[in-house]
Amino acid sequence: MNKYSIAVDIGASSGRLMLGHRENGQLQLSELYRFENQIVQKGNHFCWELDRLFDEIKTGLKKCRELGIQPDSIGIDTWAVDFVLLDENDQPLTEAVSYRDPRTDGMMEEVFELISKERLYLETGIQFQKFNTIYQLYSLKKNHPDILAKAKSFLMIPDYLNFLLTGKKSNEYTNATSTQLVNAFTKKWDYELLDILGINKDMFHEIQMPKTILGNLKEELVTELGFDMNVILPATHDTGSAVISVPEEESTIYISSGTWSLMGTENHFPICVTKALDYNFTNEGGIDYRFRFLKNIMGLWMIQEVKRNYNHEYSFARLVELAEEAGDFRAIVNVNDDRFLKPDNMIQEIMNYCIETGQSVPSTPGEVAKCVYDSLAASYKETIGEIESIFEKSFDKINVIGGGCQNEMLNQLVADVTNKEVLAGPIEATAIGNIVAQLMALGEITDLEEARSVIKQSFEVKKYEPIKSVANS
Ligand SMILES: Nc1ncnc2c1ncn2[C@@H]1O[C@H](COP(=O)(O)OP(=O)(O)O)[C@@H](O)[C@H]1O
Ligand SMILES: C[C@H](O)[C@H](O)[C@@H](O)C(=O)COP(=O)(O)O
Ligand SMILES: [Mg+2]
Repeated sequence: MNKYSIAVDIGASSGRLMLGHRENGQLQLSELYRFENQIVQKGNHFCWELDRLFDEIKTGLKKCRELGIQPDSIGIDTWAVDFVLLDENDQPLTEAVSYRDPRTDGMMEEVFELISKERLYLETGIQFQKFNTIYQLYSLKKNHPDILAKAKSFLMIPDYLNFLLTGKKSNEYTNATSTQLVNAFTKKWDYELLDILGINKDMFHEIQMPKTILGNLKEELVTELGFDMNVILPATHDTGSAVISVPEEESTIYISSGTWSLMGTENHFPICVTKALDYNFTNEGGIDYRFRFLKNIMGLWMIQEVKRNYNHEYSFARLVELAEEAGDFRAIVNVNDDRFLKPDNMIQEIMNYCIETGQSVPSTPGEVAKCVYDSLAASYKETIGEIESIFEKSFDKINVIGGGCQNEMLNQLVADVTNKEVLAGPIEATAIGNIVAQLMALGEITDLEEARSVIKQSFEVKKYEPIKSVANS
């Protein structure tokens, strides 16, 4: 009897429940439910709507009953770094503040006064993003010590949603590594680092690996939904699940293309060399203790904000068409400049950058979109050069996965500017990686090698060969 697993994949812009099972050697995937995700202002902070997101998960699960499906398991993955602190009564002490909130401004530099950047990187192998959990917690310690003093449990976003499902508290490994508080070599919480920061180490839970069966649904949920099922830990960091869907090949690089563009390779060991530090690459934990050696690139967040600035008058597909029609307009911004992390108006910020750098200034939706896509492609090209310099080898393929792989113009642009073959797909790589981790836990798939083989046989991947040389971007 086939086992049916549900992946809950919640990225920064959208969430979806995907139903998957293995049949005739292939992975059959269907969408149960899709919903929007967004950051909202709550008081003085940018926050996530966790109560609404949990309600959306339950709405999606109720579709199973309508379809007469009895799923065997569920696994939740979301964006990284963000968390909830529970008090002694297991109640959240604050809203779930988003990594785009300015509360961490300046915190990284203050932490460096307690522990050097070099030592932090050597011990954790994690990139320096000002929104990392370590800086969020340090901001709380500095500005709201009373809140931190009451914290009895630290749960990252998927951990918290699992807690709402099962009543069990745990910290899953791949997402825990994104905190910059896990030692890359012991793969445990770095208690020495927590002591240096003066952060209560007792609130952290034992780190658990993907494929762990956490438990079953709480009784009240079984009553509400009409069924029970296993709650399994996939790689709960969405990018960790996405990378599972990429065939591990020595000569391939991936771009997990969604709100962020996460670009890198898969390794069996952390790479914490000076060049990796200088280029700000990270060694996030992967399934089976592998490592995701990657860099955060601002990603399609920029076009999401452009779309919002135009009051959603243009679809993503239409913005691509308008970019293609923008002809020879060309201006390149440094997409990784902090100014683009959460500007009041992305279009204005892009225009200001172009004015300040003496470039043509985009004025139409097509020119703005083309500037974003050309700039992302330029950043991808720069990043590949950095990776090849660190590995001292050439990579000949780029796997673009996630929602962004639907952007055929960008896929071709990346092939042209990098002069490498681009393989686009699967779109729902994150959900697929989530599901195969569950099927491995349930014994339906033996190991990661078999999982990747099944994925390769199940989903279309579109090829883009370099066609034209693009002006040096
Ligand atoms: N039809 C499309 N054409 C071009 N780009 C698209 C299309 N549909 C989605 N996208 C791109 O995919 C992105 C969302 O990718 P997704 O992986 O769902 O994001 P996340 O997981 O971060 O919420 C959008 O920001 C958009 O740029
Ligand atoms: C803030 C983190 O870097 C971010 O969550 C990133 O790791 C990630 O996973 C983004 O996933 P999206 O699906 O939101 O692009
Ligand atoms: Mg995503």
